[in-house]
Amino acid sequence: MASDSKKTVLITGCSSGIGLKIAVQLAHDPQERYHVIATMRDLRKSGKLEAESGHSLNKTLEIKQLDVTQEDSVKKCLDGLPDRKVDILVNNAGVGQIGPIESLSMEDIRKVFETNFFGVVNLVKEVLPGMKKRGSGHIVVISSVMGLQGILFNDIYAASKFAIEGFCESLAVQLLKFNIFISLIEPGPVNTEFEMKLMEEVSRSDFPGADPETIRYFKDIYLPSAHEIFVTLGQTPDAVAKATVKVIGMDQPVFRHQTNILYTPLTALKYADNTGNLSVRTFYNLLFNYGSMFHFSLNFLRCITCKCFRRRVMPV
Ligand SMILES: NC(=O)C1=CN([C@@H]2O[C@H](COP(=O)(O)OP(=O)(O)OC[C@H]3O[C@@H](n4cnc5c(N)ncnc54)[C@H](OP(=O)(O)O)[C@@H]3O)[C@@H](O)[C@H]2O)C=CC1
Ligand SMILES: CC1=C(/C=C/C(C)=C/C=C/C(C)=C/C=O)C(C)(C)CCC1
Repeated sequence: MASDSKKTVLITGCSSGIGLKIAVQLAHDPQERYHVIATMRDLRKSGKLEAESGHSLNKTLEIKQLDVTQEDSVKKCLDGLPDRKVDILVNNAGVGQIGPIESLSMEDIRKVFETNFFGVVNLVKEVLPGMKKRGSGHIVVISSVMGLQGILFNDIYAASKFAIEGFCESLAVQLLKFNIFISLIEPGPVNTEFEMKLMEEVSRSDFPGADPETIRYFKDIYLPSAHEIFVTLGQTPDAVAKATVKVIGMDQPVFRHQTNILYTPLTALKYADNTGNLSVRTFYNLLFNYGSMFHFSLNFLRCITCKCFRRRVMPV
């Protein structure tokens, strides 16, 4: 049970990946600062979290049902908490989507927004009244580098993350008046079930409505390059969870945090040229013109941002 000295943290999407790791790390906090409500939409998938939470299960971590797209499910979960009290909300639940938009149904496109955007809005609306009354709170959103920089064939997913960034950026200013903080965590590629789920969907589709040239760009050029990005730059969910837990522990939490310094030069391009041409053309060239340079570019990125290089240019 939650004791008064502990902060109650509600996390969405804890059946796998980043959400599961955040739940476990917070529940195992050496200073025992947190009581974790780890939620998932399908409780039949709780086995992995139960196994990883070990001795903290039903002590500093409880598992509850919550589907972010279902208002009833969100309300029921919150109504089950003492005084509906949530000190820290971690919006982690999310779905990806890739492919030529001509071949995606409007129903599937809307589903991405239902989870990644309206799901967060749903939770935030429910916890805000309590946070405002208590004059404290922290809302964390697992956004993405794609909330800052679009990537071809991720049009809808990137739009859903841009939408949540705009929502949070607007709300954060008002909420400071109530001593409530918002933090956007912006990972690059992370090696979770996320990529595998996308590849499964791709393998089931024959891309109805898309022309052969677009399908070729997607299958023969985008997919292998994107996979390579996951292999070379991908982080572990544990690393992203660790960065998130650090932000949760801050007295004055930062508004934005990119977890992958190897990816940061790519998100910086649009701020270096406000016509937007630098970022659009760089991504175009990386993918379509400098195919053979692509591996070199990845290694170059690693080189300019890795610790050994930093030590050489900024000796301590
Ligand atoms: N992996 C990556 O490369 C990156 C991921 N992210 C973001 O990180 C977050 C976590 O993804 P990640 O751990 O990688 O992927 P996973 O697929 O491993 O985890 C996604 C989680 O979200 C849950 N979920 C999906 N829909 C709902 C819903 N309607 N209600 C409640 N839970 C739901 C899934 O549950 P279920 O098992 O039932 O499907 C699962 O627990 C997402 O928001 C994603 O956009 C950001 C940057 C990069
Ligand atoms: C960087 C880069 C690429 C791919 C990036 C990818 C695939 C990023 C994935 C990010 C994820 C999965 C975020 C999740 O929220 C391309 C277009 C292959 C080529 C140009 C450089």
